[in-house]
Amino acid sequence: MATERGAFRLLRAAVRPSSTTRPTARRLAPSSCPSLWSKEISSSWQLSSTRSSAVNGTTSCVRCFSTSSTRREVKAVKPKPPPLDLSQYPPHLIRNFAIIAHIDHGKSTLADRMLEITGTIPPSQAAVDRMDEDQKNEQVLDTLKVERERGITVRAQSASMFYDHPDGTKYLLNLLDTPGHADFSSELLRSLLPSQGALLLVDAAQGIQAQTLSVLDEARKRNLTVVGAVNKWDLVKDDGRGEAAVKELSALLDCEEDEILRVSAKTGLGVESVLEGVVARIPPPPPYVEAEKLRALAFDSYYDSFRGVVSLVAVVEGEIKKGDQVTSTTTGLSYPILDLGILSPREISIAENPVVASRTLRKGMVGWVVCAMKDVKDAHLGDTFHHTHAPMPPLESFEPLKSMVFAGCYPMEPGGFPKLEDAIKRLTLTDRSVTSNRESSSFLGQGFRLGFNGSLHMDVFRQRLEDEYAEEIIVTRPLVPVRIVYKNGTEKIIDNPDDFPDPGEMLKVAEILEPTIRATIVAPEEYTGAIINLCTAHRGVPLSHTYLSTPSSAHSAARITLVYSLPLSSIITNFHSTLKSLTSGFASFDYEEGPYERGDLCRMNILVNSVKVDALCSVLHRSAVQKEGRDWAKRLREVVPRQQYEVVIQAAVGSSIIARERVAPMKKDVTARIHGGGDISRKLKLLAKQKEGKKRLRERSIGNVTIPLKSLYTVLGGQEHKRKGGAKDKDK
Ligand SMILES: Nc1nc2c(ncn2[C@@H]2O[C@H](COP(=O)(O)OP(=O)(O)OP(=O)(O)O)[C@@H](O)[C@H]2O)c(=O)[nH]1
Repeated sequence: MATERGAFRLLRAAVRPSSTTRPTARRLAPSSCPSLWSKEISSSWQLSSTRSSAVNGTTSCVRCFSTSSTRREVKAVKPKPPPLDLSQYPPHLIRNFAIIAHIDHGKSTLADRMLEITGTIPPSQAAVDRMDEDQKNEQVLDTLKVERERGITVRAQSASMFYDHPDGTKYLLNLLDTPGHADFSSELLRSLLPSQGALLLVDAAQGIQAQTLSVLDEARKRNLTVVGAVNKWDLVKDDGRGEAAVKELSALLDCEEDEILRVSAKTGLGVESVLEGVVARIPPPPPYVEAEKLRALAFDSYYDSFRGVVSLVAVVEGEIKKGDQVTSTTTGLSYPILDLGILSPREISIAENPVVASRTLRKGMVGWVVCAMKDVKDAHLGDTFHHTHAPMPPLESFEPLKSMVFAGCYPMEPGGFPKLEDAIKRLTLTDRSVTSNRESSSFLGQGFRLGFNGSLHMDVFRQRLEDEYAEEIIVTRPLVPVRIVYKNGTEKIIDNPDDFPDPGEMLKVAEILEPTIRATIVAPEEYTGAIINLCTAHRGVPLSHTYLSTPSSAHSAARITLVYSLPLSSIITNFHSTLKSLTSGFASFDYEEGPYERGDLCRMNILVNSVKVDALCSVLHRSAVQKEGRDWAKRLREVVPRQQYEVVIQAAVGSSIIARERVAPMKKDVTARIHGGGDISRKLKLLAKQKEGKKRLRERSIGNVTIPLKSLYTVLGGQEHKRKGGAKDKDK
């Protein structure tokens, strides 16, 4: 690659116009194209000299957008306008595929490169000048503020692109970029619905990680064809780690090493071969059948204040056009299609667009429809639409994941509830995996109890909510759903610590069950001991211990896969960050839902001057109560302002106090008025009077301690969350 870079620099110098002569169009020799690291690109090399010379006399390669010109000149090269005659694309010329991988293995970056190479989006500066290592990628499909700030994909996004294969055939590729984190796996599941295949990426430097295994598992469950690719090839160069990753991945996919693609999404190396691989190896949707009845699968939706609900659909059978009357199989409601089109990656309407030759979305295509659906509650993920006059059974869908982490959400500002309610309604539309129910707290007033798929999901939603709501919000301590089985056979699921049975009611309880997870940890072998200790400390039960790989070169260590059963409640706070720090960041962690297991749980109350602060109560395992109690009492003492009277903070389980902290009262020097040689009995009298006054004050203050909401916000991690918001969220 070093020689190629050198060649590129020489090339740039050779074609750079002199200051005295006017630049002229110049053909680059194929071997000069900087992206010729892959043979595939070399064979399909072509120049847009006519187009570029018309602009400013420079040359550029239409496939990789590398150029001999300066940055300013190249910006003027326009992307190809997408050909919008959709009738050219029967199912055999369509490929629907998802990009799946462990977090941060480069899915969004690869999606960017594919969109650039196919001319769907203009080249980003990084693509124009691939030699600039520090150029930032655009992450075009990561559109949310929170995604850009944290550098993670939160929402799956789709984009259609038109690909000119080197053999001259044009293909319509529908790409779905998925999130890597387990907390957003419902996004992954819905992205797999319209796909016939998946591109599985693995970071060349890291190899297979825990989520590589789990996303592959999901793809296999849906019988998708999986194409393996090792990304970030530029990072490994010739040090053997890349080939080790190829070996691992080929063993995992049970294929030849030659079938694994070598890619660098950052530099563009091998991206053309990925497009060719997708076309060659991922099967097309089933062929078109004459007079087939419509079945369209809704796999996503968002709300537009003018048009109502916009649904993303995969046309599985038949075709759909403007004016059609369709019926939802879930609600039975019928709607006229008002507008429809494709996402490329922005909406392009095909209903009335003069540059569009065909007006229908046909079998195998993925696009959006607006169908006069005004109520967001009617938009269901996995819904099937059929023509109202031709009823059809629903298509196979997916089970949405259950909420596993619950927390209360309250406005900081008094009277902020209606605004918060509105913001939650709007956000839950784009994130269907969040559940919300009204609740009220004696301390915080009216609010909501929200359910999430995990703690990162909760953190991300909180940040999106604060952006949307434009105010700070208080989010209470997370709780996993606890199942209470009573002696009379009845059961109750508890998602609020306040509903946990009191000691009196406990006599009627037969058992308390808590959710567990099946955690998979992948790490270099040397960290095995540390990981086992960590899991044991979190009440883990080992399930399996296998070798993922043996060392294949001086640069790759043997790696192990540990599978543990862990109580969900023990991993929602700091398990992942501790795992990362114990293993110097080398371990990766993923989990799936496990069964409910018996747990010795109890409710810990936090009392301030004997009054329960419901926002701080939690349900914990009895072994963790002492430590947690002391911790929370201390944290609260730091933020409760000193008052005229003493404030006592206690952590209690039932009637037993497990931790106590005290905030000393403010002390006024009442003897100050008495000068140096004053009478001692007068001083004592004043002090006794002050003591009496404070006693009365304290008696009055019971149940009336003022804890500013800002202090609660801090103690519940609000500031921490703000600080974390700016950083990349790899550690979650
Ligand atoms: N050196 C190098 N860095 C890359 C490459 N591909 C991606 N990256 C970097 O890796 C980081 C993560 O890339 P993303 O594309 O956000 O990864 P992702 O898989 O979409 O991440 P999630 O969606 O959060 O799971 C970014 O900083 C990218 O710039 C590559 O080929 N080479």
